[in-house]
Amino acid sequence: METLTTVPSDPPPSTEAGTPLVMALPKGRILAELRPLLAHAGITPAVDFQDEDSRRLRFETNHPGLDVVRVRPFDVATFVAHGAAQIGVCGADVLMEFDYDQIYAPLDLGIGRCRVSVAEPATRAGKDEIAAWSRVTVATKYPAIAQRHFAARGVQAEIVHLNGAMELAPSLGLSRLIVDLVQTGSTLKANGLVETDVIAHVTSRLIVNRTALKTRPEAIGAWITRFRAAMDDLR
Ligand SMILES: Nc1ncnc2c1ncn2[C@@H]1O[C@H](COP(=O)(O)OP(=O)(O)OP(=O)(O)O)[C@@H](O)[C@H]1O
Ligand SMILES: O=P(O)(O)OC[C@H]1O[C@H](OP(=O)(O)OP(=O)(O)O)[C@H](O)[C@@H]1O
Repeated sequence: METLTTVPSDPPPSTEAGTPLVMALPKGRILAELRPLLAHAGITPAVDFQDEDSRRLRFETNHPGLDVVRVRPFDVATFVAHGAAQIGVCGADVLMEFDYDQIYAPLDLGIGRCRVSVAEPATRAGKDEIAAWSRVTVATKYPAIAQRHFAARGVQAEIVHLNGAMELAPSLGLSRLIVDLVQTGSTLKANGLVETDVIAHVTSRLIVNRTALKTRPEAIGAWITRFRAAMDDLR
């Protein structure tokens, strides 16, 4: 299966003036942290947006020119890169993984703070010099980030692609290492792993589609300004 990271240049109809802008927001933990920012930016989505059990995915807001859609965190970048949504909020981890050339990330929102790290079983930590190996198995949901990280050290990463519970992989013989998000470190600790290398520090970003920014600069620019002001308000 081919994954498009260079997206077609034709703007979809939703980037044309006159239709509401669509803002893609991630379900889950970022959305919880984002709520005060949305409120300070003056965005009030329809009532059932707050209900994560609601089966609706697209919601009107108090602004006739803005709708919000609630999608999986990894999919926010894909919706925005393809112009299906013109604005979004997304972790830098996801942006690094996909490296979409159609996404511009003008604002660091300072939420969703964590890091992408390499970890290994505490019992084996410090015993081997990974840079001396030619290949290593790595369980992760970030195959591109992991591959780039190890390739830069001359090591070929053989990726075991998981969508969660990476921490189980070393003890069950699925991989030697994992690459995953770490915040407090408690998940690693609870699973007998230690962080050995920080690949990148992560926060969430306001992202926009580059073509939409060219075709609707006032509307999108106004939302960037509002989010910046909302961050200043909350400081
Ligand atoms: N422990 C954490 N602390 C802070 N931020 C985190 C943490 N884990 C993830 N994040 C940030 O939140 C984003 C979404 O993570 P979350 O765990 O809510 O989604 P997910 O498990 O990838 O979603 P799903 O599998 O349901 O699609 C990540 O891309 C990252 O930027
Ligand atoms: O360092 P910590 O504070 O323990 O946080 C790290 C954990 O948070 C994320 O998982 P999440 O809780 O989102 O669950 P998931 O595996 O379903 O994505 C991440 O994948 C780690 O497992």
